Amino acid sequence: MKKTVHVVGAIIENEKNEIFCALRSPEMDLANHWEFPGGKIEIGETPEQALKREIQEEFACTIQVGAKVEDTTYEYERVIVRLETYKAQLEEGQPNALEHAATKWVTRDKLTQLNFAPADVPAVVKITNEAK
Ligand SMILES: Nc1nc2c([nH]c(=O)n2[C@H]2C[C@H](O)[C@@H](COP(=O)(O)OP(=O)(O)OP(=O)(O)O)O2)c(=O)[nH]1
Repeated sequence: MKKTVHVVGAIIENEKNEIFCALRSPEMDLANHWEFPGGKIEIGETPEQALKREIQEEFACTIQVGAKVEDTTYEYERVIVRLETYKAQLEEGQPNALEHAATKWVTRDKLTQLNFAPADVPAVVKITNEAK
């Protein structure tokens, strides 16, 4: 049976209404796909706590977590991912990619041009169509 992993992703928006996107590195699963940064929820954590921890670990900055955007389950070849995405804003510091291959701030109209991980697509569509 395939394992299901519960993952959270942050849709971080700046004051220019741009969204922070991160490119998974060649060493990661789903290499070379763009994502909303985050990771797996650990035992005893709320989704918000997991997101803050992951962003601190992977980008050395802190965020404030806002409203939930999407809750999507996607079956990959080897794993089932339940991805919950949340709106977020930077709190302290600027994101510094410690593990990702690249990062970009992208306006909503350009989001669909990036090769996002399949589990992210419903959130990408929702954010793209949202009034700014
Ligand atoms: N972080 C993140 N992972 C995503 C997204 N979309 C998506 O399908 N995934 C998948 C990729 C991975 O299979 C899984 C999350 O793994 P991860 O490698 O980011 O999690 P983690 O930091 O907790 O990893 P680790 O400690 O186990 O190495 O979810 C997304 O938008 N953000």
